[in-house]
Amino acid sequence: MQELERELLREKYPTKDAITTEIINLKAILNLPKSTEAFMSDIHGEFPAFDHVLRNASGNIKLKIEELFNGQMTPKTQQVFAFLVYYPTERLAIVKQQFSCPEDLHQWYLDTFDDLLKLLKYCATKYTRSKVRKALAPEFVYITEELLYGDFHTADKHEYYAQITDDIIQLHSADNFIISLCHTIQRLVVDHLHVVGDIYDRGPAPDKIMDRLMQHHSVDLQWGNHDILWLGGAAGSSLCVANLLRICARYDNLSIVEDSYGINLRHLSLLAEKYYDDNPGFRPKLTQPNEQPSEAELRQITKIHQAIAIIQFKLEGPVIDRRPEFKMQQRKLLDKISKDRKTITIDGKTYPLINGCFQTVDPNDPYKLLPEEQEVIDQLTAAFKNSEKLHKHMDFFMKKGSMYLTYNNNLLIHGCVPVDKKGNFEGLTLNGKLYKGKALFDLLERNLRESYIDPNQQDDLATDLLWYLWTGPVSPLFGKRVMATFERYFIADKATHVEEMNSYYSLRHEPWFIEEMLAEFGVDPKTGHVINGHTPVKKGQSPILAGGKMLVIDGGFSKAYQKTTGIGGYTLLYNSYGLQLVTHQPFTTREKAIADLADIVSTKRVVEQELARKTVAETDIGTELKKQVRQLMELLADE
Ligand SMILES: O=P(O)(O)OC[C@H]1O[C@](O)(COP(=O)(O)O)[C@@H](O)[C@@H]1O
Ligand SMILES: [Mn+2]
Repeated sequence: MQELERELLREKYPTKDAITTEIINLKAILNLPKSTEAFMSDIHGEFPAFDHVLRNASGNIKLKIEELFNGQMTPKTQQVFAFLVYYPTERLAIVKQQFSCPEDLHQWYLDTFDDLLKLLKYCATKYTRSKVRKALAPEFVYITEELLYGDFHTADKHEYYAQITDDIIQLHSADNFIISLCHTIQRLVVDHLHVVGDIYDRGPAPDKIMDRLMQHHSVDLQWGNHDILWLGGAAGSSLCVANLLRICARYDNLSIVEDSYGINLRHLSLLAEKYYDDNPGFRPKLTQPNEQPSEAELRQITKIHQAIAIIQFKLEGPVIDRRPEFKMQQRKLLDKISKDRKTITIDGKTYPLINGCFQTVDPNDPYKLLPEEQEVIDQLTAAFKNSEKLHKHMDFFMKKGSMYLTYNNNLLIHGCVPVDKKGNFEGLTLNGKLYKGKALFDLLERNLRESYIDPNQQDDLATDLLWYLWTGPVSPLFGKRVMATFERYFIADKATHVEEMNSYYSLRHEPWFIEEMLAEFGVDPKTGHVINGHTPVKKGQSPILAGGKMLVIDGGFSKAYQKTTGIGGYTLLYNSYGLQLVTHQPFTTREKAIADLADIVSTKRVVEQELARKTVAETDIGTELKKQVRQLMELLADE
């Protein structure tokens, strides 16, 4: 132990008694069961579904209620009780209407306090009292602790507790007390949340997901390719801005930009109005249950969609030219269009163009933006750099996020580790140096952080690498050779739409490959797992690969992908008993879920079961605590 560390410890634990107490305390924590981690990915703006899964703790609250109240509550009563725990405010409003007589309501309150306290006690057994205290609403800490840890068996005490509960009701605090207990239960059941990328795009409310995550007690995030567009936008990349606006238009989500982040789209809309018409290839996709834009709105979005797509394709040219090391020359397509704008010739093959909208493209200088286009994209990029709310969200993303994470012997990455057919790491050569495997991730993360700190630099390598992360052939977050956006808009021949996946996606079925990958990132190859998002697990495919070493958890929170996956999403849970995969059914709306008491959890599959229950001692935090115990022992020896 360093001298400075020793000094600090001595200050914190000045006496022998203080040291001994702390050692006992830490050792006791080491023996507690490992707390529950939950993993989700690819939420894609679907806030209500995400919020529901947080509230029901991926089905875990229901399970605890069953374990505790089977035989005492009917399944129906359990379901009603569970929904009170998930949505206390809404359910209280409904339940209270059922009582016309105040005495009946009073009795309901007493019974509900009792049930909630039993449930809370059950959920709190894994934790120290101090941790439970921190999870309680400050105004109810004292009362809750009295009721939670009190001795109800002696007659004197009985009176005392009865007085407390009566007072809560008489003083009109019953509702708030119930709400506070429910939130504490939600919070304790899942101790830590990992979001393995793609919070943004396709769905309507990524901003609400970010707000919710910012209030979460314990979370980490791995960046997904879609998140990079928004981080890139805040970091001053106009290509990222153009891409994310194109996707927002494509999914009728421009209100996120305008209403949530306060970025004005008037100039873009005027430009679109001036140059573009209706176009079937650019009509937005509608995915939400109550989404019904008017015909005029649909036309306006269709025009904006074309305007920003063309700006995007034009912006790509100069970046590809100034970064030959990205090896993306073949992605320059505007210069392959015929003079009459009717066909395009790619690799010697000529295709007719469909849904063309190249009226602002000068055949002699196809990547040149019109002055109006330049003005619009400059103004938009400035607006992204300056949006206060976007920065609040992106600051949080930077603070809690990373390209990958190793946590309790698992490796979490959104996309892939790029490899060739044989499984050798593929890399990016910059300034004569090859970066591959873990070093590629570290390089990209360093540059991302650099670019984010300095949004005024817009043409530098760090900013260009942000766009590379979105679509580059060796980007670990993208994982495909090309993004065939142009072809999918303008060429009918489906063969041109194919986006060849990196060999990683076939190799990740092989245990030897996963072991090599884990070793590269410093995780024990024999016992570790890779947790992956990004590729929706299609109907009939398994999310559990390589003999359980590789878990793919993109189950389709995104409404746009639920036809492909056939389900509404996955959550992976890792508790003291092992790993379990929870399948969620598609979520409709919050109102419907509350009214129908619809839980959306369908099945739970054990992925791996621990032989002996895992304790805190076997976790990363445990390693840290053991180090503290050793240091305190040293201090004690000095006494
Ligand atoms: O579903 P859409 O809107 O057509 O988008 C498809 C595009 O999204 C991508 O799949 C990338 O997004 P994901 O990370 O969600 O897969 C591209 O490879 C593809 O071109
Ligand atoms: Mn993705």
